[in-house]
Amino acid sequence: MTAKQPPAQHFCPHYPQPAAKRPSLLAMFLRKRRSWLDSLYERSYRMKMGEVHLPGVDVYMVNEPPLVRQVMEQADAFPKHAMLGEALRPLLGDSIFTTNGETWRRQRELMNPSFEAARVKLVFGRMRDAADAMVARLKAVPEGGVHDMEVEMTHVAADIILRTILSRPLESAEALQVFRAFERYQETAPRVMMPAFFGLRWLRPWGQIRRSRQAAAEIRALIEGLIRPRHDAYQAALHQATAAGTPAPTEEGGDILATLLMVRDAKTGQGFSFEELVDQVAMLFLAGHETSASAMSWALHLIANAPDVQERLHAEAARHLPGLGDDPGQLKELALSRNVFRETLRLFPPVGFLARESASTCPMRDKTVKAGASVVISPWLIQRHRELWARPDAFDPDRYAHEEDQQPLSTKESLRKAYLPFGMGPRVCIGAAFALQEAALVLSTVALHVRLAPVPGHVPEPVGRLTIRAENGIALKVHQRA
Ligand code: HEM
Repeated sequence: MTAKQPPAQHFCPHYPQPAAKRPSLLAMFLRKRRSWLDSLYERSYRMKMGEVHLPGVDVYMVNEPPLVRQVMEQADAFPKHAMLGEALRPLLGDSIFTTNGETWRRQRELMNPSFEAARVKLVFGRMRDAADAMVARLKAVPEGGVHDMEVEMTHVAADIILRTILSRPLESAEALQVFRAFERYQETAPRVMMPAFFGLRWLRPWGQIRRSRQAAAEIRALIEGLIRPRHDAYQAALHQATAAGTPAPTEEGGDILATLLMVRDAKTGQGFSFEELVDQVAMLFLAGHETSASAMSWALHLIANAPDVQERLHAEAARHLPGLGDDPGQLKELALSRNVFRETLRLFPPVGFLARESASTCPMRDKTVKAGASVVISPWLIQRHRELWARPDAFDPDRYAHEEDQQPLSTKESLRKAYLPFGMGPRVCIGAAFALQEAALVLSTVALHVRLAPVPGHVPEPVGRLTIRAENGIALKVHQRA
């Protein structure tokens, strides 16, 4: 008989310790202004549903799996919250991320072809170019030097999104300008959203709103400049083809913009207008790089603190990455890398809460949720819920390899009921396949070339802003591998 193995010790990353008791409304509001993670308390991680009644609005936090599904599946009954549109409209116009109803349905149909599996595979070569550029930057770090990997991951994610949408590397002058203006925008956007969410419109931070609008206008002008020549050239070619009775021409860019330029509504035959294209490209840049950058940064923090996982990741990358051509098919061999990313998205879901409004009065558990109430679904809380996950705060990528033997639920059950880093239902993330392909490539590439180690005394502090980021960055020591 073999001796019983002691339970493996897993790294538990730091996060704001929840208060023992629910804070007062004022304390909650003030803490939320810094980071909504600070306003959580012990019971938030155990309850099925919570409520806060503010002078301007009722807020319900929904954690119970069947209710979560109900809210997420019924996009018309629980549309996206108005505060999202309010804060993001100056930048994203009426893009797919914030619209509701028929407008959203039409946009989703027109966007879907750009993110079909085959299309995502086609842009793999561009992702690899960005990953190669990242390796060159990492190789330039002196042996054992400290490098902010959050900055590095933001750089590579922005580079990937610009190369795949617009065929521009981040180093090009216009792309760099877009990136810098986005940085300024991101600082202000959460502060603009919060008073609207709490129904406290009189508390609007006008200075921040002005700065946010200035940055948004600058980004849109830059994006317009990048899109205009290709849009006009394609429209002219289309016009000629229509006059000659020949099929619609192919836009040769080979990027996501090319698909967005060519796509037509099956019913009306209309494509995106120029204004709509600018909205969608601005949105894709924001939704597509900020989220991936957040998740890949946390993944590196986690593996740096779990050296055994990091070594196995290196071995896996050494086996499968060299010789990877333009076909991402081989990425399916990277099982550990996939599980590391899955576990990172559980512990640090970039979109930590999803805000909806109730379109009509409806019952939920023993409560009556009135029309106009805010309904919040938090992947952060649900994926660390004490009754839905075994060892909820531990980093254990291997839990997905033995899915059955966990308590209180098997991992399979937890995944089915309580895992939604990409959302759920009709508004599920359109870029999930893109993000998974990108993360497998980037994380394995990092693990192949360097070994990361924590910097003594530096503990990244998670803060909930547009995504979940580290307030003090993710500084890690970089050791070159031969
Ligand atoms: C790890 C990376 C990512 C995560 C965790 C993530 C997460 C999410 C989540 C949670 C939603 C749903 C929001 C809601 O229901 O309120 C969403 C929607 C969306 N995401 Fe992502 N995302 C990621 C990467 C991407 C990428 C790479 C793109 C595009 C290139 C993208 C484009 C979008 C779009 C367009 C929507 C709106 C879909 C709709 O409303 O129909 N995302 N994402």
